Amino acid sequence: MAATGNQPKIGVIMGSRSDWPTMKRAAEMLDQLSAPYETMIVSAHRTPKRLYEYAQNAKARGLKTIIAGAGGAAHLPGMVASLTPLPVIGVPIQSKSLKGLDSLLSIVQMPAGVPVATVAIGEAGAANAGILAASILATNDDKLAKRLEEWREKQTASVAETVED
Ligand SMILES: Nc1c(C(=O)O)ncn1[C@@H]1O[C@H](COP(=O)(O)O)[C@@H](O)[C@H]1O
Repeated sequence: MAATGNQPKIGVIMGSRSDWPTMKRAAEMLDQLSAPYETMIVSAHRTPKRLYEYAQNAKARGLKTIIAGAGGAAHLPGMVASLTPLPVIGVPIQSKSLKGLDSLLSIVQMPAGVPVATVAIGEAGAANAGILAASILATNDDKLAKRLEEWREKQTASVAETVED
């Protein structure tokens, strides 16, 4: 498990190490916003005991939200959501055979009562998951809210520059 300096408030988990090139976009966003997070490989299929332990202890360990990325038969985000009261953001990893449509549908089509906030397939989705998790934390953290606001202003300015070129 990797963690930033402060007590982690966001869990960034994924079904396999092979998901990291996508999930690192979420981590990079959290780094930019100085939002404390941890990362871990957890799989509903391959490490079910670790999944139960992680999801059931997440709130007591001080996490406030969980970003879960998985590809193919992507059961991880939904299973985590079933085991914790924390908000869960699901990131569909782009799979080789079905380009991530399988991941998207298996994450987004949750039954009523067990929500997973699902973002877009792949790296853009992972980046947005980072921003979304930071926004959730920022509802209770004015300094983070300020950093988010500044980040948005910078993004707007850089887009405006591109248009003027
Ligand atoms: N969808 C899941 C789960 C799960 O949902 O528990 N565990 C692993 N996986 C996914 O399997 C894909 C292939 O994994 P490998 O590259 O390790 O074979 C990954 O995208 C992973 O998220």
